[in-house]
Amino acid sequence: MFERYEAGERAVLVHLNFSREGDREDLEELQLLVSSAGVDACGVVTGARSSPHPKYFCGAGKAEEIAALVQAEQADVVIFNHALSPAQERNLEALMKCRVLDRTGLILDIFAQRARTHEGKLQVELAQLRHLSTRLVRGWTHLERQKGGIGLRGPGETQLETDRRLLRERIKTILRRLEKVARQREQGRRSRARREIPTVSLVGYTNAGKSTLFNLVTDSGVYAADQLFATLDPTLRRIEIDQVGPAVLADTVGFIRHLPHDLVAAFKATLQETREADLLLHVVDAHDQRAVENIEEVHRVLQEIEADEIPQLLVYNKVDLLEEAVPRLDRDDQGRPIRVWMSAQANLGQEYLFEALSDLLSRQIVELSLKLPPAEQKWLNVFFELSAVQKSQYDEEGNCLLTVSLPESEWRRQVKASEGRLEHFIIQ
Ligand SMILES: Nc1nc2c(ncn2[C@@H]2O[C@H](COP(=O)(O)OP(=O)(O)OP(=O)(O)O)[C@@H](O)[C@H]2O)c(=O)[nH]1
Repeated sequence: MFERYEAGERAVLVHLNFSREGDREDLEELQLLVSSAGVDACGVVTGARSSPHPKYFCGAGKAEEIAALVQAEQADVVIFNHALSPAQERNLEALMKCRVLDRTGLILDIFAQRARTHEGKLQVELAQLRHLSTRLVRGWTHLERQKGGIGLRGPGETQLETDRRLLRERIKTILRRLEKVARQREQGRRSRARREIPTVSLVGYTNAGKSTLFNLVTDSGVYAADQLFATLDPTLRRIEIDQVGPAVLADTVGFIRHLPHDLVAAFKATLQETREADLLLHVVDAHDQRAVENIEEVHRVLQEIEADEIPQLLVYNKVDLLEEAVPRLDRDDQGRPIRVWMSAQANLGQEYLFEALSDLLSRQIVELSLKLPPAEQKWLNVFFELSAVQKSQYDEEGNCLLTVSLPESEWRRQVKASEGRLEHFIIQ
C-alpha cells in the first residue's frame, strides 16, 4: 500500500455544477473528505458547465483561473470533486504545475490511511494499483518524483516497462492473497453459523458514530475520530446478549453519497459481512440535518448489495445533542423494536439497545418440520452443516422427516438458494 499522505498540505478544491439539485451538499461533502485526509483547503473554485471539457474537464478559462489561484496560494495540490480521465489529469498537472487529484484518488488516499486489517490493506492497494494502471503513461510522472504527499502516483517514466510488469505482478499477488483471505473468512463464517452465533452488523452513513457505538458496546479500542471513514475494515467482536447468549458484532465502513462504483466493488468483501448478518444496526446521526436523506442513501446501498431483506433496527445516535429527545426504545404495533434513541459518546440509553437486541435476536429462531423427498435430500447435509437438525427419520417411501431450528435469516437464505422449493416441504 502506498504511503502517499502528508498532513498540512494546501489544496485548491474545484467543484462544477452540472445540475442544480444537491450541489451545495456535494461541495460540503468534498470539504469533509478533504479535512478527513488532513489537507487544508486554501481555496475553492466553483463553476457551471453543461458537459465536461475533454482537455481539462473544466473549460480553458476556468483552468487558467484555477492555475492563478494555485500560484497565489502556493497550493500543493488541486482536488476535483469529479472523476477525471488520465489525460485530463495530465493536462491539468502540466498547466497547474502541481499534483491534481480527482474524487476517486482522494477517497482512495483516505482508505489507504485508514485500512487496518490485512484484508483491508490488500483491498486498498488493489484499488490503488488499478487506478494507477490506467494512469501510468510516459512523460507524466515527473511531478510526482519531486516530493511525497497525497496524489503521489509512483514510479518514474524511465522505468515505464519495468513498472508496468511489476504492477501486473503485484496485482496478481494481491488477488491471490485476497482469495486466500476470503476463503478463511468464509470458513470463519461457516463455523459461526455451525455454532449458531448470530451476527449483528453496524451500518450507517459515514460519521454517524458506528465506531463509537462499537467501542462502547464491546469495550474495545477501535479507532474513532471525527473524520470520515474512520472505519474501513469490518472489525468483529463477541458480545453477550440476554436470552440469546454470545453474538458477533461487526463494525463496517461508512456509506457515502456518490462513492465511485469501482470502489464499491473493491470493498465488496468489507460489505460481505453486512450481507451475511442476521440483524443490521442502522446507526443514524440524529443531530444531522440530512438524517432522513442519509437513511435513504443507506437503504439504497443496502439494496444494491442485496442486504435489504435483513431485519434492521434504527439506532438514532447523538441524542445528547438534541434538546427534545431522550434515550428510549420505540416499538411497532406488534411490540417489535424498531428504533433506539441513545448516545454512544455520552453512554446514554445503552440498556435500550441491549433490550432491543435481546428481543429481536431471540425472536429470530424458527423451528420447522420438513418432509424431504429422496431427490431433495442434499438439503439434509446443508442443515447438518448449520447444526440446525433437531430430529430426523425416514418413512417407507424414503422421504426424510426432519425438524430444524435455525435463525430466520438463515432459513430465508436457504429458501432463496433452493429457488423457493424448500417452502413446499414444510409440514404443519
Ligand atoms: N455528541 C456526540 N458525538 C458522538 C456520539 N457518537 C459519536 N460521536 C462523534 O461523532 C464522530 C464520528 O464518530 P465515529 O464513531 O468515528 O463514526 P463512524 O460512523 O464510525 O464513522 P465512519 O468510520 O466515518 O463511518 C466522532 O467525533 C465521535 O466522537 C454521540 O453519541 N454524541
